[in-house]
Amino acid sequence: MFLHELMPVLKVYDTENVPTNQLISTIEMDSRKVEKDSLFVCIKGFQADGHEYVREAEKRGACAIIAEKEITSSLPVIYVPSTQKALAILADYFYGSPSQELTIIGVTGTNGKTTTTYLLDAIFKTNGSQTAIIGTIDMKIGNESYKLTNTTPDSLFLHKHLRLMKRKGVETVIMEVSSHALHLGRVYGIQFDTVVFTNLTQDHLDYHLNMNDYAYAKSLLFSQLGNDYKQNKIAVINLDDNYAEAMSRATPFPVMTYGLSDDCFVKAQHMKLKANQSTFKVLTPFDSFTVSSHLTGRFNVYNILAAISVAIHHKIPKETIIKALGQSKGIPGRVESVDLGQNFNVIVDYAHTPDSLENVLSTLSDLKQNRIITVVGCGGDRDRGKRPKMADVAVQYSDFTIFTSDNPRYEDPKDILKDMTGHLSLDQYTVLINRTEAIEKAIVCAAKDDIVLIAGKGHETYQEVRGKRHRFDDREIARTYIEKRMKESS
Ligand SMILES: CC(=O)N[C@H]1[C@@H](OP(=O)(O)OP(=O)(O)OC[C@H]2O[C@@H](n3ccc(=O)[nH]c3=O)[C@H](O)[C@@H]2O)O[C@H](CO)[C@@H](O)[C@@H]1O[C@H](C)C(=O)N[C@@H](C)C(=O)N[C@H](CCC(=O)O)C(=O)O
Ligand SMILES: Nc1ncnc2c1ncn2[C@@H]1O[C@H](COP(=O)(O)OP(=O)(O)OP(=O)(O)O)[C@@H](O)[C@H]1O
Ligand SMILES: N[C@H](CCC[C@H](N)C(=O)O)C(=O)O
Ligand SMILES: [Mg+2]
Repeated sequence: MFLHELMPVLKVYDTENVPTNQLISTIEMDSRKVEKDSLFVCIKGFQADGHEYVREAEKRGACAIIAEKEITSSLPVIYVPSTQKALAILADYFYGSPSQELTIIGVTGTNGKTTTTYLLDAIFKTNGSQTAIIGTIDMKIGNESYKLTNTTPDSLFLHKHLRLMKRKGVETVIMEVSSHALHLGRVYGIQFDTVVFTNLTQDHLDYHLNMNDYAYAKSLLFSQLGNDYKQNKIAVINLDDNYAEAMSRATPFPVMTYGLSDDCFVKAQHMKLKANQSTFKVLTPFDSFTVSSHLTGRFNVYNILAAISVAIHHKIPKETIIKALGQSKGIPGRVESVDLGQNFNVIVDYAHTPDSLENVLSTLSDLKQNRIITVVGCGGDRDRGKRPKMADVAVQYSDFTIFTSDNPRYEDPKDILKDMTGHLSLDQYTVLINRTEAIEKAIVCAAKDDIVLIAGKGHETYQEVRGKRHRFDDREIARTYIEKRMKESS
């Protein structure tokens, strides 16, 4: 592709210094990846500023620079108002607008995104579609899994990989869309077919100014749905959530609502929620059918309804939906049971917000036959306001709580734990900074039929301390101590 070709795409009309015969090999936003004839886009980030790496890009063979701030360079420099936006526009064009050729479903909300995308993946696969997932756990293209740094990667990565997915025969892409991604324009230019809103409760107030600002970021998925390329676009919205109206108002496209209240288009009735099985009747104005899933709890009924609503819109037969939900196994790190045949229950779950912790703990409370022992911490360099709230929820529902570390990052874990527990009375909990010791203690203390909930890290396989990720997997540690206890008692 010629550099010159990209100018009208960027709406740059002053092209005097842009050579007409310059071919572009790649587009890069990281100077360390620049190769001969790359077009380097300078992004101002939170740690570094791409404008300061122009020299390195030149040395590595870049052919031109896109900048939003005055820079000096021997190469042609094309100035744009926002390099972030320019990157998304360029990446989309460079890779031939792959999102127009794929069915793309975007799921946003504070909690339930990963779960809903996994359910949708199961439904679309059962319907015979080749699928891909992009999200917190990984990126999956068919049966291949790739680790990602972010739940929603940057626009360059996205457009590039959407093209790769198309080449590999993928038809449907189901992706989580985080509020950070929306705010930073990572999904700008992606042509979604269906967008989903799960819910909005407190999280990420280290990044967003307040709940309104956070909600506004989420609403961008709904307002940016508008364009002419695709037919039958729709927003699927949880009507029972306080922010449902804000999301509905943001989109010019039709809205399909779901939830438990009467006004919902897709709703659930006659719920029977057991430890390993949720069964309920799905009602729409035109149909009704019963579904069963291995996912536990009322909050998962919402995730299932979200997935069913999308499937109905995409004209997937109800028999296929029923089959896919019935067959789909649990999701890694989401209410995942660690079961070695011990006489108490150990559950690993990714609840890392007050609302998700409350949802999972109230579900476990309904199911409990004896005590609940909770192990939980809060991430460092993240929303401090959620710390005391998560601690309150933990002690409210648990007979015994052990507060511990969860990715302290650059904070002192003691400070995080102080934020969590400063207001609590001492007999409600204990603190063990070392997460392995906390898990060990919970397992040693567990009596017959107790439930040990290990919350916050779910599928994560690391503990992040001062920029380093040390191997750590709640499920592995739990297994080690359950085995030890079983050996000792046999
Ligand atoms: C706060 C935030 O979102 N940061 C993201 C951002 O990093 P950054 O701004 O620090 O980047 P930077 O290091 O300052 O670099 C700026 C620019 O200089 C360039 N550079 C840098 C160094 C160099 O030698 N040469 C060079 O060209 C970089 O390539 C980049 O283009 O851009 C990076 C690349 O896209 C992201 O990986 C990174 O996510 C970090 C890891 C992160 O932790 N993000 C979290 C907050 C996040 O986004 N989370 C949401 C999920 C939330 C949820 O669902 O709960 C997510 O979608 O992952
Ligand atoms: N619909 C829901 N409402 C409230 N809590 C939920 C819901 N679904 C899942 N949870 C809880 O939130 C945790 C995270 O769920 P999930 O991974 O599906 O959410 P997510 O939105 O992808 O989270 P993240 O923002 O970290 O990517 C689960 O382990 C469970 O405890
Ligand atoms: N996507 C979330 C994950 C939090 C997981 C928890 N284990 C933590 O590290 O806080 C975030 O970055 O805030
Ligand atoms: Mg997720």
